[in-house]
Amino acid sequence: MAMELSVDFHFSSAHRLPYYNGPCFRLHGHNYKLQVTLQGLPNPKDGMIRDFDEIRAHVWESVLTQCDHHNLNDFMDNPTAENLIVWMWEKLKPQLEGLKELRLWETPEYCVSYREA
Ligand SMILES: Nc1nc2c(c(=O)[nH]1)N=C([C@H](O)[C@H](O)COP(=O)(O)OP(=O)(O)OP(=O)(O)O)CN2
Ligand SMILES: [Zn+2]
Repeated sequence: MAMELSVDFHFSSAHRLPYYNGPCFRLHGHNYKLQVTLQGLPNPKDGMIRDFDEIRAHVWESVLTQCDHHNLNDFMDNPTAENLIVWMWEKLKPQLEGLKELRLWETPEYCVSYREA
């Protein structure tokens, strides 16, 4: 049996894309959505893969506090959705057992995914 669990997050950040030929070259902002998916089996004792609240607290502390209501260019040269999701994966993967996939929406229409190869 395989099971997956997902938690969704919302955060707001400013950024500019310094190598982009268009309006995104200028400072602007997005209301991002992040979806974190873990794979595992429910623990027979408590019936959970992992406590949703525990995951929420961990993701906020590890990555989102640094992003939310901040300028992403303060800690990343070129904060495209692709670069941001890799940065998040590298921070979360060593600590979040069972991490299977991240999905990041920059706008409701534009999404990138990153998962275990
Ligand atoms: N592959 C990628 N393409 C683009 C990225 C990216 O990260 N990866 N990023 C951008 C810009 O950040 C841009 O701001 C994206 O939003 P935009 O096209 O401006 O759409 P909005 O909804 O924010 O604005 P509208 O007013 O609706 O146009 C571009 N491409
Ligand atoms: Zn943008």
